[in-house]
Amino acid sequence: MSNKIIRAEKLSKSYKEGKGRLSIFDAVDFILEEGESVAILGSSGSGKTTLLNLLGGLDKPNGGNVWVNGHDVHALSERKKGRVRNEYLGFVYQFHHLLPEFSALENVCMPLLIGKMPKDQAIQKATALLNRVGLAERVAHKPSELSGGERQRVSIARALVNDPKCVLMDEPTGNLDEGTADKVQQLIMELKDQLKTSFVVVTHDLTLAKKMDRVLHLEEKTLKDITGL
Ligand SMILES: Nc1ncnc2c1ncn2[C@@H]1O[C@H](COP(=O)(O)OP(=O)(O)OP(=O)(O)O)[C@@H](O)[C@H]1O
Repeated sequence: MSNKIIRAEKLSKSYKEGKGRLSIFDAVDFILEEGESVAILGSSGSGKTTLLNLLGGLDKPNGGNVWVNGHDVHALSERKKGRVRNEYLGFVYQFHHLLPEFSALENVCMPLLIGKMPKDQAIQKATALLNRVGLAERVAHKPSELSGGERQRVSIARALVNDPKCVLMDEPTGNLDEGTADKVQQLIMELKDQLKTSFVVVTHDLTLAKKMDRVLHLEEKTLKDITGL
């Protein structure tokens, strides 16, 4: 039987604008199966980041529901929602969001320590993952001592360290030069092929999008499947 990692039904989101409301999207449905990868494309301002934040439980919809591995996330208390996020999801952002005062290793260890893993085990696991993303020589570097591509590799390692069911990526290559973006893209594809993790990738990068199992386009307030176009 198929296992739906994320299921969203009739999602709508609007923001207050003057006396009225600005509707971003309306009645959006979305399903992500275990192991599946999906790209979300759309013009600037179409609502891609907003949608990703709703799917990841980081922002609340005005209508509709999101289930993450069967948990109705927006019905949960903030504490339980945090637990569901930490257990099932990993996040990668355009601007890495690494903690500046901590080393690469400490940044990757953080989700494990929050999940109460003993420190020596956390270090072992985070080190193995940093090796896997090609950063064995950089574990002690702080984010400011890493290149843009290296910082994004650390973010990817941090997102994967809890063995999430799904990684949500918002423009993972958006802030990188072409050559570095290609290398990070290659890493994402390797991980996609090797792991059972699902991926949702918001991107403007058509090459990256086309490598995903499905390509969705956010337009006119709805999601259209444009896989293969
Ligand atoms: N907190 C907010 N309050 C009001 N409007 C907002 C807020 N956050 C986003 N918006 C508006 O919602 C729309 C969608 O924003 P969003 O960041 O989701 O777009 P996007 O498709 O990810 O854009 P880009 O590709 O440029 O990153 C934009 O018009 C934006 O101005």
